Formats: sequence, C-alpha cells, structure tokens
Amino acid sequence: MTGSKLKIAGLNKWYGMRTGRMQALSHIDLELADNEFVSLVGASGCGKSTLLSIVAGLQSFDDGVLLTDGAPIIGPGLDRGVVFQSYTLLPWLTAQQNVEFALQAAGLSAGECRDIARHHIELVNLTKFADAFPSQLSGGMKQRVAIARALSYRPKMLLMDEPFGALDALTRHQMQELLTQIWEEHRLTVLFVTHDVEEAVYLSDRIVVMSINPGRINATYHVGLARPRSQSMISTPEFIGLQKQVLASIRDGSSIRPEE
Ligand SMILES: Nc1ncnc2c1ncn2[C@@H]1O[C@H](COP(=O)(O)OP(=O)(O)OP(=O)(O)O)[C@@H](O)[C@H]1O
Repeated sequence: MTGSKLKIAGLNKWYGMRTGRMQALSHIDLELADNEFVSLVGASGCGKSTLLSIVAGLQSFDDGVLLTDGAPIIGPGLDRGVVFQSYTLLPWLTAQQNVEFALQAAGLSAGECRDIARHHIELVNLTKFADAFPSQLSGGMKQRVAIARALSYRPKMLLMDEPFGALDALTRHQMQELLTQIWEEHRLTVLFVTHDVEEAVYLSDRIVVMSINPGRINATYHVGLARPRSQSMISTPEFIGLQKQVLASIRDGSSIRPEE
C-alpha cells in the first residue's frame, strides 16, 4: 500500500516484569489508508491497548517500523487525537474549558481557543451543556466532550480505545451514529479498539483480529457493507455472517499458544 496514513511493520513489544520479560506484541504488520476506519478486536490481554498507545506515542516499542505519513512516530502529537474509555476530563473545568485547555497546549490564542472549542462542542451536540462541569454530565455527554477535545486540534488520525465501552446500549448506538457522521464529514483515519464485534462490523472498513500470547494479528476482514450504514443492516444475513466469522476468529486466537 503506498501513501499509507499509518504503517506498522515487524513491530515487537516486551514488558519487563519482576518475573522476567513478557512479549505483548509479536511482529505486528498493519497499514491504514487515508480515511480508513479500522477496528482492533481480540481476547482480553492480546495487546490491543498496547498497540493503540504505541501508535499514540504514549508507549515505546522494542523494534520494528512505525510511521505516519512516512515519518517516524516518536511521541504524542497533535496529528493524532486519542479517546479512552475513561473520559479523562479535568473535573474542575467546564465542558467548554476542557476543550479550550487542550487547544491552549497547541499554542493558540485565547480567542481562537474559545471559538474552536465552541464549534466542536456544537459538533457533538452539547452547546446547552458547554458550561456544565463533568460531574453534571452523563457518561455519554462526557465522552462527547472527550471526542470534541480530541477533534478540536484537527488531527488526521483518531485513536479510540473502547470509547463507548462504559455506556448503556442506547447511548452507545447514539455515539456510534455521531462518530460515523463525524468520520464521514471530516474524513479521518480511525484506529478503534473494541470488545464489541457488532460495533466493529457496524463502524469499520476493516476488522483486525488479534490473538494472544504473544499478541499478533490473527486475521483481517474487509467489511463490504454499503455506506452510509444504518441500524437496519445489523439484522441482515451479510452482517450476521461477518459477525460470526469475526467471533470464531477471536475464539480461535484466544487460546494460549506454546512459545515458538
Ligand atoms: N504496563 C504494563 N506492564 C506489564 N505488562 C503489561 C502492561 N500493560 C499491559 N501489560 C500486559 O500486556 C498484555 C496486553 O495488554 P493490553 O492491555 O494491551 O491488552 P488488551 O488486548 O487491550 O486487553 P483488554 O481487552 O483486557 O483491555 C497483557 O498480558 C497485559 O497484562
């Protein structure tokens, strides 16, 4: 693939522990095209979060290649927005101020920060709650602020680690719709970690299944469903068939393998 937004090749990651070293990721090869939406799924402990945080520049890796737009990733950057399952908002700042705070770090003037933050709070339909503190917001609202914050500095890539994992089913569906709409309008490249296979099929262009011990890529599935997606697709044979294949692949990769 030429001109990929993200290129990972031969990447290995070990964690040092009191009992010795543990290989969390083994020979990961993965490329994301511009504007592609890719989900990472796999059994608990297969290294999804580790891989995402390495791409975010929040963790080191031992060897391999990690490039965005052809340049090495050497730390966190404003080209990559990150959203975690826990909302990570500053409790003493309002929704609007949480977004402004992130923009101040990007070196913008106070007026620019205010205007851009207001625009992104509006984008996630939270204008009425702009002056509310995190403690006054529901889980879905807090996650919308976190998404507004991640998008506010116009990243080219969005890295999301189980962003809707803590939400109830209805709010989760609403957030999936909102994310799809933002992704379609802003043409972002998204790397999305989830435990929910239905969510992965619904949102993604491609699903990457990881296996455990050590974490590797076990299988990749292209999602051929038309866009824009709608909730009515979830009950189609095509959707259900793919969901079953991905689940079987996760099951297949979740048993502990002997070290090679
Ligand atoms: N800081 C750390 N130090 C040592 N080991 C770690 C550390 N972080 C993760 N691990 C180990 O690395 C492996 C991969 O963890 P990781 O959190 O990336 O998996 P995951 O697929 O995201 O899991 P989950 O789906 O449960 O969130 C696990 O065995 C975990 O125990």
